Amino acid sequence: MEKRQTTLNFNPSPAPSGTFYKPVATNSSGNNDEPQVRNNPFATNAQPSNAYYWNNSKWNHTPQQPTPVLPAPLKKTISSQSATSASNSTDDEFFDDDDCFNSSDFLVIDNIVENEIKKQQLSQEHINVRTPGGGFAKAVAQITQNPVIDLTTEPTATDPEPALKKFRTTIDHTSNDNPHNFSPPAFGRHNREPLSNDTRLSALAHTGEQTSKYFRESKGIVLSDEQKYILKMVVEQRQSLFFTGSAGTGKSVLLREIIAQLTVMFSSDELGIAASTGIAACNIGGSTLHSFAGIGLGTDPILQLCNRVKGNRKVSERWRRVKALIIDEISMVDGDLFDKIEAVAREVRGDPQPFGGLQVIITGDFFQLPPVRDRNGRGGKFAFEAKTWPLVVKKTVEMRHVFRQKDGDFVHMLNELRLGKVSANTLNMFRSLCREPKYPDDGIVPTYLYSYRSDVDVANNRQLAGLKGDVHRFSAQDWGDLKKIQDQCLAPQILELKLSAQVMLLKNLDTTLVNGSIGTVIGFNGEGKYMRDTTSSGVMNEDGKLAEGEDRGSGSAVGLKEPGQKQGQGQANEGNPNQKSQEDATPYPIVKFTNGREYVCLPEEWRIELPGKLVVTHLMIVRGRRAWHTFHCLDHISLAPCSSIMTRWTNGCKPETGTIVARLGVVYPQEPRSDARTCQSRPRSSLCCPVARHNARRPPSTELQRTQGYGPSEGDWVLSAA
Ligand SMILES: Nc1ncnc2c1ncn2[C@@H]1O[C@H](COP(=O)(O)OP(=O)(O)OP(=O)(O)O)[C@@H](O)[C@H]1O
Repeated sequence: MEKRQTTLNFNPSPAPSGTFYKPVATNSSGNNDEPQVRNNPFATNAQPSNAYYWNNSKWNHTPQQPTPVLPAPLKKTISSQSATSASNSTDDEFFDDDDCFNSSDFLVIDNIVENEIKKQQLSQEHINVRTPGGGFAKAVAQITQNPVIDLTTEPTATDPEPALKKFRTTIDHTSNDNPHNFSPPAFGRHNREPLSNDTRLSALAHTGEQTSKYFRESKGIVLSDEQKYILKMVVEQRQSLFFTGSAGTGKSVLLREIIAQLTVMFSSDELGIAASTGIAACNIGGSTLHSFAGIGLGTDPILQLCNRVKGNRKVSERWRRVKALIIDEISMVDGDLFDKIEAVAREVRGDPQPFGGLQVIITGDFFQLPPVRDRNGRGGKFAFEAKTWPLVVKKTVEMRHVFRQKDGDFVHMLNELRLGKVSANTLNMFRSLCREPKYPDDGIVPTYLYSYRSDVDVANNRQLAGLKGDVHRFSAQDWGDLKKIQDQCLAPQILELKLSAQVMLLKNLDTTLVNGSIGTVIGFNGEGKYMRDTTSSGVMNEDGKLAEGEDRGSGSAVGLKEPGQKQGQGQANEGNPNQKSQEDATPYPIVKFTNGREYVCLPEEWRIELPGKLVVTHLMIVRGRRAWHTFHCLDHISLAPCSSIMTRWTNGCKPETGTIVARLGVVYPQEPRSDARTCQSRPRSSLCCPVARHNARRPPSTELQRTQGYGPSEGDWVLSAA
């Protein structure tokens, strides 16, 4: 049941003209009372008969706006405080002046048409977001033709009106809203409501254990005004928008509330939840954008991708049914991919509107991880550089209140780092904080970060050579295009381990052993420890007793000594005919993880999907990596355990994000399947789809991971910008 707010009486999506869209006449309903978006750059074929704009503190009505033919000049409307300074500057000067953007006043940019955007993209004069300090806000504001809405302005107790006007000016100016019906949010931090129990419950129903856990943890959190305001735009007004903000501004909290509330409105197949990476997707109970879109790697041309999706009944049905699509961690979504997915949506849904008429809710922070480039340095275009971004994203909202840090000075320092403009004061302050790091006594050596896998390998080999004891060698069994598998699989083809080697998991196994969990090899089964009880499928301790908490019925072979933990969690070996003999013959590593769990790492499977329709099954015996030194994507929760960060980010060289190599992967051996389609068509719960099982056992939320020692704890320093 779609609930478009009935009071909004506007043409929902004036269709743009040009390469992507057929011209569609706006206001075809003949209702002359409908307000149109003034100077909508994509309505160039339309003749808006009515338009409203904000001028002289009131709404003005302009009948028969002429259709813009040439790119209109940039025109900026800024709030009263900064109007004077802006009025004296040219457009370029204005954009060069960072202070204009850093002020708490919001900025409205008007009349940016597509050609102007392209021109600026080409000149790159003002759009330089790849280097810190380049001005993300500038880029977004310019590229999206929408204002970056700053919601931090609060009214004085005596006169709330100016702030309300600012909101109206900002919002109505660019949106399709009927200005007369727009009701701005209530101001004041005191004016908060707790998250409703109903929404928590619905979130639980929709996204399962993961989200419900999150909401349990989130008890007591009340949405701020800016969060409520965005929530309203999404849920009540059903707007397509992009909300962003620096680390800790509550994007995730808001996103989960949005999911919870949209879940009430939509059935599960009407709400698409996706993120750029698997871990981000897990955190919100969704799937990767690639997987949601059904486009494989998405490297094929658009036409092929459309055919591919249309040829897949399940995926095309999904596209047709979905009414709202959430995309998290947008900073890692490639711009070209964004265009392709948008085109697929339009084609499969048979609707010429952007994203086939879907409501698209996008969030992320472009200052965080960028899109991945391929080996040749191709790709890596930001999503906001996508041609269709301005068509899809009708509003950009920036959240500025940082919740994560209470100390205002510290927030200021972090913001300077984020922008790459560190003042002498901030530098001195950081220097004064230098101290010898203290680490928990868990036997884990802090991880060093390198940009290149080869450096990681050298460092890891050096560490391994320094350990005493025999080397245990684990080789993967691969089928299919071996070279491509080698290129794409995170786990190495050959893994060498010794006692005391430090390792990192490469897969989510259950709620407490997740992709990224670090541990130490404390033994190898078959060497007197954790002998396999072949009669009961359980795991025995040294003394021959079955480990506490074992569940004999699962058929798994895992040393799970933690009381209360169920045997078989995270295992992928049920029903594997070859498993038993392999397990009996191979001494698999027993890893003690930082959360105290001891785990026999059995073989695990990876499937690598290659371009085109080919799906190669990638099967390995224990595959993994050692983890003293890791090439690590600089994710915002992952740095605290590191004593030093040895970065070699060279100019123009982006880290290959997603390539987290220093992890232990576990695989199980299995006969190769010659027919990839067989694999695809098997039920999701079957052997060949470990991903499905992982989805069923969602990993803990970031918050939970933090509390359980996976990430930084309260008071730790957290860096958020790569
Ligand atoms: N309205 C709120 N009231 C109190 N605390 C909040 C609120 N919103 C978020 N928080 C807290 O602020 C912290 C950061 O929130 P959140 O993780 O949602 O930020 P984020 O913008 O997603 O950060 P990042 O970009 O690093 O992922 C969390 O501890 C969260 O519980």
